[in-house]
Amino acid sequence: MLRIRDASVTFPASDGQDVHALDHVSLDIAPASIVVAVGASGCGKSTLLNAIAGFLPLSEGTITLDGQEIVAPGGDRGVVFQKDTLLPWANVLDNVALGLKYRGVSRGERHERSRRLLELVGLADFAEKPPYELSGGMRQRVGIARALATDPKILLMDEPFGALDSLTRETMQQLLASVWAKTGKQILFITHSIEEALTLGTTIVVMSPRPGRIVARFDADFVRDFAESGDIGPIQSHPRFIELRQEIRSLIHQPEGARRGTLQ
Ligand SMILES: Nc1ncnc2c1ncn2[C@@H]1O[C@H](COP(=O)(O)OP(=O)(O)OP(=O)(O)O)[C@@H](O)[C@H]1O
Repeated sequence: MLRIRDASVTFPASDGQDVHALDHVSLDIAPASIVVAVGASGCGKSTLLNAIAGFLPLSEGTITLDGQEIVAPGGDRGVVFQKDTLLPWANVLDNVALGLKYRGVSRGERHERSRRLLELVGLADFAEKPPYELSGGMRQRVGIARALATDPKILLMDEPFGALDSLTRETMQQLLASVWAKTGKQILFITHSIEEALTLGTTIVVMSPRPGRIVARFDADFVRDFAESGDIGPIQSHPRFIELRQEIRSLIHQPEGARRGTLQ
């Protein structure tokens, strides 16, 4: 279980007006859940993810993973960013195996594990290819396999499909739903897209900026059907999906004053 308690992050600004990127955020991410944070630009989504990853210290509050306080990056958290961070000179297999190499896992074992993960993300035939021969969607698949290689407790995904065209994005959403169903990983997923949030989240948290806060939470279950059927059409036309989409949209577009006190 990942527990975030009263987490605040303040960045000092050159004009003396500190930026409250996160303001007393509390959130639990339970095993096998997908928590999706959605909100307008600047509401602190990446700050939250970076703090969980251990890239950024909190100004106040705590984050613990299975009782251990997070103070630095670690192999118990796998991270995927919008822009892939693959090494151009290493082939796909070695890119996936990178984290295992740093942890001293033998060559034979890291290659075996990495091949299994490439199979999971549908890239078994591309193990020996250099990254520049892959499409954007394929590169993100490699990124997901790499993030899973150390068998992390939680996967942290910062707009991983944000730069992909809409068809590839849908395929990647399908892939993630099926990886989640097969591995049962807990996932924190960040997006600007309300549709993506509802399609993938078991919990959706809506964030607002200045200061960065969670203003509403919703439980959803569409991802289970999606993982099973792979068909996004019936899910996105479900009356409950449409209703929640409208509710979240109006929360995100509400003026700041009117938003106060909407937490559910
Ligand atoms: N290193 C930093 N120094 C100063 N201010 C920062 C820093 N990082 C983020 N901020 C500010 O903190 C606020 C939250 O930023 P953050 O990147 O977490 O938002 P976000 O919701 O992820 O935005 P986006 O959706 O555009 O990626 C913004 O006002 C941003 O300008």
